[in-house]
Amino acid sequence: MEAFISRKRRRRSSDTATAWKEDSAEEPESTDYKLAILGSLLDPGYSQAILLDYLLAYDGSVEKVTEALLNVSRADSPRKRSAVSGYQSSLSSFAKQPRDGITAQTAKKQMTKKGKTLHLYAPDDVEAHAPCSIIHNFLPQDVATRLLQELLGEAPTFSKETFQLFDRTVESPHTMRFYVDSLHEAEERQTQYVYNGSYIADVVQTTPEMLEVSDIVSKAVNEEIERRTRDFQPGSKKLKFQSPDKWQPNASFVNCYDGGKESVGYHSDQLTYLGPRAVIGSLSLGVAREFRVRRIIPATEGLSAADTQGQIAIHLPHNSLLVMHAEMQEEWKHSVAPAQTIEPHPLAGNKRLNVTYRCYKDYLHPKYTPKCKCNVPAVLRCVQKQTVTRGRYMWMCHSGYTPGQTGCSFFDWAAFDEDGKPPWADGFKGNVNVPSGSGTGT
Ligand SMILES: O=C(O)CCC(=O)C(=O)O
Ligand SMILES: [Fe+2]
Repeated sequence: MEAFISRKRRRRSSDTATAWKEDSAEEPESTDYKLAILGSLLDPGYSQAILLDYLLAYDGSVEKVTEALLNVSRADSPRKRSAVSGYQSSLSSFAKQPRDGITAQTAKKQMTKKGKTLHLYAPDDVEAHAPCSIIHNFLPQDVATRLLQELLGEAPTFSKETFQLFDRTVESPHTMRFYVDSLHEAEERQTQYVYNGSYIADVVQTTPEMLEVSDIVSKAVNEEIERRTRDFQPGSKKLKFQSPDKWQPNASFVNCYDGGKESVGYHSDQLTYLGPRAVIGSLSLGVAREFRVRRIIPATEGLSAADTQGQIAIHLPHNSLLVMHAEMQEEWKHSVAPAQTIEPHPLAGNKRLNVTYRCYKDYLHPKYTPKCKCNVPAVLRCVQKQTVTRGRYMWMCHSGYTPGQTGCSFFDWAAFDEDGKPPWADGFKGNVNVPSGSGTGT
């Protein structure tokens, strides 16, 4: 998990105001105060970490968190629903063939409803409702078992990530570790790459089984990208800013969820090193859990996503590969929800291990990217909510993610060409990260 959104108040210059509005919900009360209110309103079984996750997902609104969690309790009561054994929603019978200009996904958008969770199991349903593909029984059984055993051996070395939420420093309620394929990279990453505002001291080399599986994942992800583009993109064209190059993983975050309470809140992954329109190959092993996704709705529509649409829960069984396609990080948020009950896995017990294979771009090495006034490489973000600037990329001070740091107000619109390359990359074709309707420019 790379990026949690910090809601710190920052001073803005007029140039930055429009872009910043996506994070500008007023927060007059402290997080402690909100947690205290939630604690008094809700079932005492919800831990602080879970309540914080929900606050993050619902833009700090106590009212919406209360509503969401009361809905969860109602849905789970009196029969507690298992995260893995919910009803089967096979929606294939509703599937429409893509028509000109209308993708299969937009044709079926109305299937998600306000305040509801749509549970999806079948690959056809998943790809029709979200920018994701899922492949079940992905690896040969013996390979999956070897990788799971190797990762179970690694898991005790994982740690919880610390991040900033409003004025509080919190830990993500699961453990993780960052792996890179080359030893040289591992060394560089500890001193040069910033994640959530800090240099990661604990970067290690990809393990042998992970490396073997990386080739299998790479082949499958490239096939899925091709299929997604052909069958779901208008005119079968890749997205603006999406790289046309072969997807070649060279790093991964490995996550461990030990028991149903461990989770990760709604977030988008940080684009700083992945670049625009990133694709991620996410392999699940061990206990089956729910991966939840929801579309980001522009703020100017006056309603949060939770008001206008429901969320989608994708069932992730052992040995499944989920491909998060290029629409995902800019336009959707994802999470792994806490589960009331889980079905132990014969090898992993209560643990779910997840490898998110990623393709870090050479040309986004921090030696090339802009530095903020704190003299630290800036983070790359995309405007997700503000309608006028939605979809534009910007470089910003990293410090919103750093516990204890208030940071500078550094902001600069990023320049990227249609393939997501910055000006310093070979073959740069000209900046197209400009307001919609204008030609090439700034
Ligand atoms: O555990 C998962 O399936 C997702 C993890 C995740 O979102 C991340 O590593 O960024
Ligand atoms: Fe993520």
